[in-house]
Amino acid sequence: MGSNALAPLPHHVAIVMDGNGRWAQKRLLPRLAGHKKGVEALRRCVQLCGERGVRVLTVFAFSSENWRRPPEEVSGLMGLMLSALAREVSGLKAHGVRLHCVGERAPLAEKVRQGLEQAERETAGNDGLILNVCFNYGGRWDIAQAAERARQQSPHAPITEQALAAHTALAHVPDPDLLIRTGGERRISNFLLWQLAYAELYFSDTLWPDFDAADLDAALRDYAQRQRRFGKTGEQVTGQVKRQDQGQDARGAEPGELPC
Ligand SMILES: CC(C)=CCC/C(C)=C/CC/C(C)=C/COP(=O)(O)OP(=O)(O)O
Ligand SMILES: C=C(C)CCOP(=O)(O)OP(=O)(O)O
Ligand SMILES: [Mg+2]
Repeated sequence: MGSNALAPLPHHVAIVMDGNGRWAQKRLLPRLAGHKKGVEALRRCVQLCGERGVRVLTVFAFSSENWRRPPEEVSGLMGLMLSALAREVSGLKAHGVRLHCVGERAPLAEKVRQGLEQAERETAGNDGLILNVCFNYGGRWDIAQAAERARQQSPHAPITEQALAAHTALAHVPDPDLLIRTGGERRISNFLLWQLAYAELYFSDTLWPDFDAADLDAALRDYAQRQRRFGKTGEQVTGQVKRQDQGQDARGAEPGELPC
């Protein structure tokens, strides 16, 4: 297999869609114009991931900290979420995409909550790509709410890694294999703190509205070259790869699971 190969593919790709504001500012446009272009880039990326064979795509659309932005940008993003859901849901249905909105819902306006719930209901029967849109999401919120739910479910049981993981907001999917952040910054910004424990990290200087097939494929190619060791030695992993020739999984685990 040559160095251009996209295999092995990540089962689950997570993306911090950063750079919308700078994309707009470079064109002397309001920041919201960048977010609108960002919706188009997201539509393109969903389609590309489906075509490439990625099974789960998780995107960061609004962080717990983004409330600190100017009120007009916050309300613009809320309105954009609502209009994007209404406009995109038929396309998602047509492509078999199942949408999950992930994050703290209580602080959202009632109409936004209803929009999220309706889009989830309408795509619930789909069995293609799983699209998790993290909206009013923070990794610290996720860990805290998971611990609280674990405690409520079993007040006297210890909070183990397994018990906590079962209550995190992405418990319905394996952990991300690949995290892409666009826009040039090299940080996590409170995204998926629990779930990224063993993700491969990929940083792209492309601003999110410009993120296209070539950028995605570059990330997938880069991922395909990584050696994932999950704490083992390189020799152990290479040994497992040899056994794969005899029909076994290279890591001895499902994507996103720690091979214990
Ligand atoms: C709500 C919705 C439908 C989501 C899809 C559109 C989308 C891509 C939203 C991401 C919003 C966001 C805060 C991006 C970060 O770029 P930034 O504003 O931080 O850009 P900058 O770093 O260049 O300022
Ligand atoms: C992409 C989203 C939704 C949040 C992270 O980007 P930010 O632009 O908010 O991150 P920081 O620069 O503040 O770390
Ligand atoms: Mg930013």
